[in-house]
Amino acid sequence: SPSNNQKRLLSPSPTKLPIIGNLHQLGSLPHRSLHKLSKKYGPLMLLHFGSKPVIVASSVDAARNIMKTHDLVWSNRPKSSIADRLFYGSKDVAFSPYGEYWRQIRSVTVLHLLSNKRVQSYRRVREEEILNMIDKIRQQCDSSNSVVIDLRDEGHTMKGESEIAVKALIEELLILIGTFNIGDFIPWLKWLNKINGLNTRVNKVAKDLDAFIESVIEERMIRNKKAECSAGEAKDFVGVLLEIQNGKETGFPLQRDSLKALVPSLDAFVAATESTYTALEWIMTELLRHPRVLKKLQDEVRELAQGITEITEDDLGSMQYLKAVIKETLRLHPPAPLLIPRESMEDVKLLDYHIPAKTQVIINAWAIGRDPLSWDDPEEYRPERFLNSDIDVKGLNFELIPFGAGRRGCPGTGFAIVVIELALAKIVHNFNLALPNEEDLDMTECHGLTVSRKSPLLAVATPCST
Ligand code: HEM
Repeated sequence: SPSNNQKRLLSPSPTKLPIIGNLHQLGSLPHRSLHKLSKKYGPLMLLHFGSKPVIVASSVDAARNIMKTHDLVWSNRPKSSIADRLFYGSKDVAFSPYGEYWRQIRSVTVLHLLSNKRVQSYRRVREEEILNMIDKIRQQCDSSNSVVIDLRDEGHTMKGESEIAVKALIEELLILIGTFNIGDFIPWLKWLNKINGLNTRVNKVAKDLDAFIESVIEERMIRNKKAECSAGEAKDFVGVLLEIQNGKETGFPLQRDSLKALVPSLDAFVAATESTYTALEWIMTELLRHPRVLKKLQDEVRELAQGITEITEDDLGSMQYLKAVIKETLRLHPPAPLLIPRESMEDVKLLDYHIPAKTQVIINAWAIGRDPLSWDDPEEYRPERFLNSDIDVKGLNFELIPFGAGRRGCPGTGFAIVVIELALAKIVHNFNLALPNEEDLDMTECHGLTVSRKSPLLAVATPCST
C-alpha cells in the first residue's frame, strides 16, 4: 500500500502517539517545533496529524522540488473546514482547491487586481495612507519633542476607521485559519470542536465577517453611484471587484459568494494588510535592536532624498540598503513561516522518496531562512549579505521564500514590497527612532497563519527637519 511504501522510503519520523499522531509535538509555535524536529530527523520528515500523513520540508532542495520541479502536482491545497466556513466554501484564492474555479479567480486577481497597471493606479491611495500615518506620528510629537509611539497602532492608522473596528476580527480570523484543526485530521473526533469552543469561535467570526463584508460592499456601491461621473477616481480592490463582477472584462461573472470570499482575503485586511504590517513590524523591531543598521539605512535614505520633501515610489529604485534590510528581515521573520500547506494531486517523487497522491506538505520557510548550508551566520541580522547578491524574494531563489513560489506563490509580492519599501523609507526619512529604554526587546511571537510580535512595539520617535 502507498503508506507502507512511504514508511519504508521516508527518513525516520519522530515517534507518534495513537490517534493524535504527532500533533502533540507542534507546540504553540509550530515553525520552531518543526525546525527543531527537522534538525534531528532531517529535511524531509514524515509526520502524522491524526492519521493523516504530512511531510515537512525544511531544505532548499526540497522546497525547489515541490514548488518548481513538481509544482503542478503540488498545486492543490488540503481541505480546511475552517476556510470552508469563513470563505463561503473556500471560494477565495488561497484556499480553493486546484481546478477551473481557482484558475479563474487567480487570473482575475493577477490580471485585474494586481496587474502592473492596477498597482500603479492604487498608488495615490497607498501614498495617502502612508502619509496619514506619518502625519499622525508627527502630530503626537508636536514640534520637536520626542514621543513614545506604539508602532502597531501607527501601522493600523494606515487603514480607514471602519477597518480599525474590525482589527480584532481579522486577528482572530488569522489565528483560526492557522489553527491545526483536529476535525480535519481525525474526522471522528470532530465533535471535540463542539466542546473545546472552536466551532463557536469559527461561527462567530464567520457571522461578523459576513456582516462586515456586506456593509463594505453596500457602502461601496452607494459611493460608486454617487461618484459615477468622476471617472478618474483611484480605485481600491473592492472597487475593482465590483467593476468586474458582471464579467464584461473577464468573460465570466463573479457570484456574490465569490466576491465576498475575495474581499477579505485580497482587500486591505487579511492577506494584504496583516501580513504587510507584520513584516513592517518585524523590520522596525530589528532596526531598533540594531542601531548601526538603522543609522546606515537612514543615511542612505536621507542622502538619496536630499532636497525632496516627500519621498515617492519613484525614489525607491536606488535605495539598495533599504531593500537589503527588508530581505534580511523577511529571511529571519517570514510573516507566514510555514507558508500555506499544499497537497499532492498524484503520486510523485520528492527527492529520493515516493510520495502518494493526496499527501499534505508543509514547507518550513522559517527553517530554510536559517539553514547554515545556505547562509553564513544565519542567526545574525546583517542586511549587508544582500548588497552584492542577486537573491530576491520573488520565488526564484529557494533559500528565501517568504512569499512561496510557483503556481500557488503569492500574487501580491510586488504590491507588498512597494508598500513596505515606501512606508519604511518615509518613516526613517521623517523620524529618528530609538528604544524607550536600554533593555533588549521582548521577541516573543504570537501563533497563527501569520506570526507577529506578541507584545506591542514601542519606540521613541523624534521628528527630524528634512
Ligand atoms: C508581506 C506580505 C505578504 C506575505 C509575506 C505573503 C505571503 C504569502 C504566502 C507565503 C503565500 C502562499 C504561497 C505558496 O503556497 O507558495 C501567499 C499566498 C497568497 N497571497 Fe500573499 N503575502 C503577502 C501579501 C499579499 C498581498 C498584498 C496580497 C494581495 C493583495 C496577497 C495575496 C495572496 C493570495 C491571493 C494568495 C493565494 C495564492 C494561491 O493560492 O493561488 N498576499 N502569500
